[in-house]
Amino acid sequence: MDNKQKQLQAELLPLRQRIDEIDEQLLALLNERAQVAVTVGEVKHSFGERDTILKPEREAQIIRRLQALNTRKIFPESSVQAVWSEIISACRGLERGLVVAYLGPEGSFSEQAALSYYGHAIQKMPCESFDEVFHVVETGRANVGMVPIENSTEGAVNRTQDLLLSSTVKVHGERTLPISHCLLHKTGDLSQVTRLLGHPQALAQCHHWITRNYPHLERVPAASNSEAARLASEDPTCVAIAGMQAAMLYGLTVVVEGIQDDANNKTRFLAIGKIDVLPSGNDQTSLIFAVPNRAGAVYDMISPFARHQVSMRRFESRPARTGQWEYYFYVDILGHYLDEPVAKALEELKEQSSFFKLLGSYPMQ
Ligand SMILES: O=C(O)C(=O)C[C@]1(C(=O)O)C=C[C@@H](O)C=C1
Repeated sequence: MDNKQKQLQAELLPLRQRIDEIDEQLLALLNERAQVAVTVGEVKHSFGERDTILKPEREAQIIRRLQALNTRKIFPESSVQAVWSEIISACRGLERGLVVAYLGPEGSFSEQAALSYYGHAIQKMPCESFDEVFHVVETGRANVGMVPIENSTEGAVNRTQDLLLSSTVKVHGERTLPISHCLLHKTGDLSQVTRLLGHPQALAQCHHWITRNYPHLERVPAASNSEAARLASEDPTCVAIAGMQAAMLYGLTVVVEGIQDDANNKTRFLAIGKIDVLPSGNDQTSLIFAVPNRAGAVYDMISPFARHQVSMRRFESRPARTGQWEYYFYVDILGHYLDEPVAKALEELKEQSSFFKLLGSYPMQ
């Protein structure tokens, strides 16, 4: 070690000792917190609340309160969310393990969304389709699930919308993830490649890039991006579109990074389950309704929102498949269904609609 190195080490030593002391205090406090969480679980259990360990409203309130308290902001606001999500996840896991279903295999964007929302102290249940995710949540094999609902480039995820309509599950949260796609190959030598694998959503999100750069490759839809990556790891005649996570997991070479047509490509995911969420103070409500087939019906339907000053965040339609040009409308509004203006607007809308389904109220991300 030269002199400069020795000086550096001498200056770092007390700072590192201080970090060690702080970490010890943090660890002791985390253990204390975990102990309290175990007691919370026992109290819930004694009240017969065994299946309702997850309280999204309480988790949102904890994180928002800490973000507001963090006025010094030396520790970044986004890290407060990331760190406390994991702390809460670990404590929740001590109360009761949470089985989380999502479209797999491992390495999918849905898995990333699930880990970001529920934290890492979960039991993962990767599924082969969105239908399976809904099915395992409905039948109780999984406690909760995470499904994509809309993408900033491609719009609504139709299958998820249809399943929300037909299933009994409710929505208890949301998570938006930036989606960056990569072109992946087993070795990086593309001389034998003839096919490009990807989930239809990913193929669509990268459509122009593929047309510009690899117009001759056959585009083959895969069940998921991570499944495309898995297949490409076994077949050098294929390239796959998937995320960096899948590339690492399946040992693939990243040929090009960030090939999505929109640099700000994002996907919004919904957390689904059987949980009723209480108001957290900053919530939104998702619902589906249909209107009778007559002039002005849609206008009449949404006028209660204007009357009660309820803001609409999202409005999508989906054919009702009656052959009559009828539609289901998927709407997100600000507020909780127990908030008075929202409750009144929903009551009026319900009276006039030919179909009405409340998917749930849940904290805004
Ligand atoms: O407050 C509760 O109900 C808890 O179970 C504790 C706790 C936490 O660790 O803070 C854990 C899980 C819940 O989703 C919310 C909060």
